[in-house]
Amino acid sequence: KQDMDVCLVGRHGAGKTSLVNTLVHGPYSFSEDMIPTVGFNMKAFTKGKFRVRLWDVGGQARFRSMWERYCRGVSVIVFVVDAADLYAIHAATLELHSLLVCKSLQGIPLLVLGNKNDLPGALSQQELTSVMELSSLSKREVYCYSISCKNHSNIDVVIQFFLNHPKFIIQ
Ligand SMILES: Nc1nc2c(ncn2[C@@H]2O[C@H](COP(=O)(O)OP(=O)(O)OP(=O)(O)O)[C@@H](O)[C@H]2O)c(=O)[nH]1
Ligand SMILES: [Mg+2]
Repeated sequence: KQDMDVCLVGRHGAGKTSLVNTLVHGPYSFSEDMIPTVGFNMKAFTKGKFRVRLWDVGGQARFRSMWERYCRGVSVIVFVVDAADLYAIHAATLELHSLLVCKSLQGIPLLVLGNKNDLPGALSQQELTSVMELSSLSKREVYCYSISCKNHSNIDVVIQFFLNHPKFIIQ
């Protein structure tokens, strides 16, 4: 198997661990009752010739300084937001932009996931792209999808994105 590393970051409660559970254990693993991640966890799933290692880093304030370290050298940075929480999206926007100025993360493809699209008022992919000023992030591939771990919506698209970006090669 060919190994690839993906790092999941974003604020607490956005749904990073829920996404990891969905990817690794399938759609029926969703739980409303989640324990916040302390530090980080790693889980992997295999698909075709790939073994995708998912580095799931805690989103509480005290863990955010660790994000950069875990994102270094990965194939894809996944930034998860709760698309129904406008306050959190504004805070996350600042955190995302300040993370990506790190020289060590230059050029690594970014996948922004607006999770919880099952909730009323959740921002669409277009709305998130605009509110989070994703078009201003240059010199890297930037994609944004609207997903739901709860309803298993667009999870297949996320998996396909990973498989299409097996290795980020520094130019
Ligand atoms: N409605 C809805 N709730 C979700 C979805 N995904 C996750 N949640 C809920 O959001 C809450 C937080 O989920 P977690 O996966 O623990 O969030 P996290 O990003 O890992 O949080 P930290 O580990 O603290 O950084 C839990 O109550 C989940 O059930 C979703 O797609 N829809
Ligand atoms: Mg977590």
